[in-house]
Amino acid sequence: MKQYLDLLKHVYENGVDKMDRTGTGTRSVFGYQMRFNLNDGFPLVTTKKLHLRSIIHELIWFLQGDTNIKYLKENGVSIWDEWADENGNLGPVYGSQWRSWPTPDGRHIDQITQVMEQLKKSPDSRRIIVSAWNVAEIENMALPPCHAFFQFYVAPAQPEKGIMKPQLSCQLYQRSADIFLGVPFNIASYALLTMMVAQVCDMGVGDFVHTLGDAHIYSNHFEQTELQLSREPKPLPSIKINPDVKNIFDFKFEDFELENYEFHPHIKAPVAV
Ligand SMILES: Nc1nc(=O)c2c([nH]1)NC[C@@H]1CN(c3ccc(C(=O)N[C@@H](CCC(=O)O)C(=O)O)cc3)CN21
Ligand SMILES: O=c1ccn([C@H]2C[C@H](O)[C@@H](COP(=O)(O)O)O2)c(=O)[nH]1
Repeated sequence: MKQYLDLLKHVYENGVDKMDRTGTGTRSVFGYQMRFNLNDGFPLVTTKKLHLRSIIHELIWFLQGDTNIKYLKENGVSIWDEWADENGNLGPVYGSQWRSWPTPDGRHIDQITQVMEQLKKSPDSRRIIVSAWNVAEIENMALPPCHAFFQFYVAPAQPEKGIMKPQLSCQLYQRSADIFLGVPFNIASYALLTMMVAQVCDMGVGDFVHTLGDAHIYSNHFEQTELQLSREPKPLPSIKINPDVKNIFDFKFEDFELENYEFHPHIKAPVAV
């Protein structure tokens, strides 16, 4: 995960110190891009142990259109606890916008279903997009979306080069990026989503391109950052996905198996609320 360590080092060494909404203080840069070829292995940070469990459950939860933390709690995932109300609700966050974006005339648009249809019927389209940034509903969300907008791209098969299937790439625009805690989750989550969509569309995978707006390290993550930068990255793991799943909404936790994950010990860090 050289790309991630380069980002961490770049912001730590060149970022500007700035106050933020949570009152913690950050060091940040504006505008940064990483690229992960998903054929090189699964981009899971190795310089600290990451809980892929939480990441998989969160992604399944988004895809079900769920915005209440009950499912996450039942599966031992606590990453959204701080933002939920007394009933576990987060307002119309990711799941709601992905699966049921409300239109002015009272309908609801399932952006994920539309994207799956576009990929099958018009893979050359330049409009294969999901947006969570619903301006009219932001005030009702517990937190405005950070991973706000993503687009898919299909490169045709190139049999002469031994590439027998079209290759699916995905680019995400993330407006605000907590580099130490959130970004390793976001990379793994979108890499996995790209692999799942590719499987269902009978495609191979290309790149996950991760574009960041305000890319910051919280000031109470500086010590953890130094520790992480002192560690040597290990080879990337891989993920086996149950090949029988042919519908993007049918994936279950048990359909994923992480293989050959070598990692350094976990590094604890407080989350800024
Ligand atoms: N400040 C901040 N950073 C974030 O990354 C973030 C938010 N807020 N708010 C909404 C979601 C929640 N996310 C989170 C929240 C907590 C962890 C976290 O504490 N991670 C720990 C352990 C996670 C676990 O239990 O699996 C870690 O070491 O990665 C990660 C992502 C990502 N988002
Ligand atoms: O998936 C996520 C969700 C959230 N974050 C981080 C980025 C910021 O540190 C906070 C959100 O605060 P804002 O003031 O709304 O920007 O959460 C993330 O990195 N990844």
